[in-house]
Amino acid sequence: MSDAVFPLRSVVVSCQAQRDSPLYGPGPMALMARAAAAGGAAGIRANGPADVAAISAVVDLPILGINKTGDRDGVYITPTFESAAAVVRAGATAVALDGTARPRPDGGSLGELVARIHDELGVPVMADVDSLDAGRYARAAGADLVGTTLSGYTGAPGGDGPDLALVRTLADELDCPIVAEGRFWTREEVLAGFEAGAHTVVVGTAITNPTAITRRLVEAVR
Ligand SMILES: CC(=O)N[C@H](C=O)[C@@H](O)[C@H](O)[C@H](O)COP(=O)(O)O
Repeated sequence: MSDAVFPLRSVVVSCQAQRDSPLYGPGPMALMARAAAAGGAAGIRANGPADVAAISAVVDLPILGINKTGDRDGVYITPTFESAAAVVRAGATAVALDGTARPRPDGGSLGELVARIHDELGVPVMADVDSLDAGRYARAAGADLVGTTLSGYTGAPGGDGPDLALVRTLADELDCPIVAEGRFWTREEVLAGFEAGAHTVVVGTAITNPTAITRRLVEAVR
């Protein structure tokens, strides 16, 4: 199953809110997704069956579903087959999951999980990785797309901006579409992501998290 999911040089908007956000919940996330669609987003990344269902009811775009569960120190992005099935049943047209070699909560292998998603759910899989080694591992495990989502979140914190070096090395080495994701804030960074070889750039916080946007500006003038 080799499916790019999104057009070449497309921008996908991640519509996610944490429990402590006033925007937490399917209603606000569906509005965010509609706003992103109106602005030309090529797709939506969304978390959990409730948000995915609400978004798929109002937006006619591919939805990259994730299902964050469990301990943030370990594998938490769509860690199991059941978590993937729940977002596909809710309307996700592709699934993103932790594609690193870290131990999975159910003890299963990434290859088995990707194969089951392909065979039983019939959707493409994006592997969220943190390094070139993890990208190689995830591609060998059958991932259709590989993204830089976890760079800076599994060990030493990432800097302020995106990991363009990882985008470049993944694009040079892997024979699948590369998704540049994580800490993209500006037009220049998005363009640099495509110049580094990204097929798609996913932008979340800079578009859909007004608290973080406000904090960034307020802290800049302190
Ligand atoms: C590390 C992790 O759990 N990342 C999550 C993955 O879905 C989201 O919290 C991010 O918002 C998303 O990747 C988009 O990135 P940014 O919000 O930086 O544009």
